[in-house]
Amino acid sequence: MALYTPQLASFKVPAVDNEPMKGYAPGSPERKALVEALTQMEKELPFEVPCIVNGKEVRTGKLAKQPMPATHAKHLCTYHEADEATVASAIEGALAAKAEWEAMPWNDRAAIFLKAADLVSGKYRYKLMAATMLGQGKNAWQAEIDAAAELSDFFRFGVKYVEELYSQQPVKNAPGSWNRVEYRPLEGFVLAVSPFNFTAIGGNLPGAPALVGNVVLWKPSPAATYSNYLVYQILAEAGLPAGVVQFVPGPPEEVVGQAISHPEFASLHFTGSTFVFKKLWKDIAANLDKYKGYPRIVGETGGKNFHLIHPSAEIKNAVNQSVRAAFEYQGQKCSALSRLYVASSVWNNGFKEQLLNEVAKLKVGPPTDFTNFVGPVIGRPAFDKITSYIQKAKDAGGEILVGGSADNSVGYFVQPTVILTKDPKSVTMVEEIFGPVLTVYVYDDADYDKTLELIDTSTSYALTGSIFASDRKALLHATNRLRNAAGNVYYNEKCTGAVVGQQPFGGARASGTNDKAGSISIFYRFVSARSIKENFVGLEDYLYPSNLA
Ligand SMILES: NC(=O)c1ccc[n+]([C@@H]2O[C@H](COP(=O)([O-])OP(=O)(O)OC[C@H]3O[C@@H](n4cnc5c(N)ncnc54)[C@H](O)[C@@H]3O)[C@@H](O)[C@H]2O)c1
Ligand SMILES: N[C@@H](CCC=O)C(=O)O
Repeated sequence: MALYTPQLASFKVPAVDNEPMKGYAPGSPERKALVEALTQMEKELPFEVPCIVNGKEVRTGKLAKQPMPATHAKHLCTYHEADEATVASAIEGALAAKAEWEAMPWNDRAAIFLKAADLVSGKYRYKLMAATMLGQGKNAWQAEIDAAAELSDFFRFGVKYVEELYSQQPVKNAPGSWNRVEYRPLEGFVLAVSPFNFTAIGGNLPGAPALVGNVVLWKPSPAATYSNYLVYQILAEAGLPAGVVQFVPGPPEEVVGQAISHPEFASLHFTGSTFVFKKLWKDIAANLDKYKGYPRIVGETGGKNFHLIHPSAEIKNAVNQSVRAAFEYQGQKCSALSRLYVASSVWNNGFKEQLLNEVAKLKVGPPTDFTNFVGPVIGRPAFDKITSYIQKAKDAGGEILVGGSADNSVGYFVQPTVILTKDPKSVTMVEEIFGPVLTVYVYDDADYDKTLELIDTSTSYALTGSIFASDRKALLHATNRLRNAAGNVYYNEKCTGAVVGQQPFGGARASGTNDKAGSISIFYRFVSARSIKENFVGLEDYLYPSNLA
């Protein structure tokens, strides 16, 4: 018989805080360290990335490349794509690792993730950032907020939230009894399918379910393979047992299709486009009879995020926030601003001029030149898609106020573009572009209510939005009218940049299941609670008083 694990104290996890962000100003030690990491990585690339199954490297020989979006001349890594046999053994290995992982005391699971957070923000900070800059095209600041800060925040706050979750216990006990709830991991395995645009999301999609005791098959995005591989290595160095997370890059449809056809498939943890998520949901539904239970489907998807500028808005702030929201990371954040509704009095009294001046000044180029604000878009399909949307906007009568050009001779660069439209339902006001393209619709000051209606009903998405107003009544009115138009709403602040522990993140409608990454809510999706009632006093008689004569 197995020994019990001694539980000799009720431990408290250390207090957590957001990772302080470094500035990377010229001459700063962090800039020096990051430049060194970039130089080293550029010297050593291309890397070879295997699949990792049961803690062991698997080289299938089926090779694919992760390009570098700023330069066609090089690629960051060559990776081994998981084939059918590799995926099958990854699932089998994960299921074999499950019993021991779920039996590991919570404090030890927590310690692994706290250590991983420290490795991310310490020992591997600059390496992870360099991989994110070279592979995903982020500039230093964008890499800092993603690969250093958000990823370590996900791990640290995750531990705090799971401690809180586990402490949620029934509030009543009848005399002579004790009620408890235990938060079991799901039966089977979780499939994590992550996007290219955040290294942190890559880490959080397998990390969150694993923290509550699940085993996970992780299929990273082909365009983020190397940074995600480093995240896997960090988790392993922190002590994550072999098999708990299986790293299986590979052809998306095959790897994912095989995983969701498996009878032990228990959950999909997805972040990516709405189109792919809907397809996977339908595929899972079609497989329903194969599964042991009802799979938990968690997906955060696309957005068509808005800024609403009321006549009472403070112009300089609204312009600067809009520039950051639309063009940081080339507009490749699910939360990026892409439709801007401006009151005509504001537009004509300085907003237009300031916006166009600022956008025209944005410096575009490779992230290794720290003075560039805007870098490359992720790859050829993105480049083609974004430029085709600019063309569609022109064809529909949109006026290009600034930008509009693109150059893919060296890397995939699209100039920050502002389009003015007279049609609030034109294609670039409605569909997700995922690039540095902002469409502006100028409304009559008197049409504030009509504009709220437009914002709410023009698109199928509901991820983020911001209201700029100093008139409190206008702010409140918009908040109420737009209650379902965004899962994250901001006042006088840009619609991007949600921080773990501060703004739980996610949207509804076509933007996802709104399970709020970076909050306690997400962890409920990966546990299946069991209620336990223990009786301390015996029953003397089975009859109830009402049965007595
Ligand atoms: N709401 C959020 O929190 C959030 C965060 C980040 C990104 N996003 C969204 O993600 C999208 C950008 O990321 P992306 O380009 O990596 O998204 P994507 O949908 O192309 O890919 C996401 C993941 O799905 C996989 N995939 C693609 N096609 C597949 C298929 N047919 N079958 C199975 N798997 C498949 C990809 O390989 C990748 O791992 C945007 O729509 C953006 O809004 C949303
Ligand atoms: N945390 C990010 C969202 C990630 C989406 O790509 C933000 O709010 O900017």
